[in-house]
Amino acid sequence: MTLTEPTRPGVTAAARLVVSMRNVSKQFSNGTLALKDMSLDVRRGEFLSLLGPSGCGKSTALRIIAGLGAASAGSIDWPSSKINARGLPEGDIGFVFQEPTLMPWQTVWGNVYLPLRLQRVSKSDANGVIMETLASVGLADFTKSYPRELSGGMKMRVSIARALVTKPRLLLMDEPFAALDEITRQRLNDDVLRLWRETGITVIFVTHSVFESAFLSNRIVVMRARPGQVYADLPLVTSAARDEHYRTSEEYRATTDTVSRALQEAIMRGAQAK
Ligand SMILES: Nc1ncnc2c1ncn2[C@@H]1O[C@H](COP(=O)(O)OP(=O)(O)OP(=O)(O)O)[C@@H](O)[C@H]1O
Repeated sequence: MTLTEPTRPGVTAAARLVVSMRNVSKQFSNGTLALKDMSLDVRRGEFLSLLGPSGCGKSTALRIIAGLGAASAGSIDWPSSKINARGLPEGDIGFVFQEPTLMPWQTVWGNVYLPLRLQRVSKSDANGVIMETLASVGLADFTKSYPRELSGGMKMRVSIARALVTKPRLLLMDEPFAALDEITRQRLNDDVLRLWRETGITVIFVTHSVFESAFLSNRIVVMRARPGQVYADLPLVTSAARDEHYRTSEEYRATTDTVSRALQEAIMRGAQAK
């Protein structure tokens, strides 16, 4: 592993900016300064992990990018998207939360239909893309099931399908697999990587896990706390396909060592600032 430049073909420093955070700060009404002067440029096709200690502001940053919370200062720009009245690229963002947040009274099909229903797409017009998206996450045979009939991993697949059904250009994922067992988590990691490769989507993935971020990403942004800021920006290059062999390779071990060191430094900086 070399820490030089992003790997995926077409992702270069010159690739088009998807979203640009400039000097974003966030102070909550109780006085907590969650982010201070955070700047981050995300380029088309990146798989970027936001990694950092608990409370460093990862979710806050992701929610501000998604328009689910307002910044107290600074700006979010979408240089290559058409912007709606709320300052967001309508239909261009998919969001996956830590909890699958499915509607229990709706089937798998009905849950994935929701974003299209909100766009006033009829059921018959929506059916093709819903079935295609469910097949892409391995749920083609579960369209009529209800959430209570699904495992935790399957519920998360529904949540991912719901985020992808509008074919967004940017997928935001907030610790989506943190509550799952290790084997399910690895399977979903494999699936997300495959979807990323197949669709060319840009991903921002929030995680606590050095191992998960090192497996998935071609760029890891390590955050520090108090205040939440970018501490290190690590572009990853790997010569190997990210598969079962990679998980046990020397290259992966070396990457996780490097990322762990950066995370430890970020944690120490946060502690010194207490
Ligand atoms: N709605 C809120 N009101 C007040 N403080 C908040 C609110 N949401 C988050 N915070 C605080 O802002 C800081 C950053 O929180 P955030 O959830 O963004 O961190 P995080 O890095 O995602 O943490 P974790 O990894 O534990 O989910 C924390 O100190 C948190 O307590």
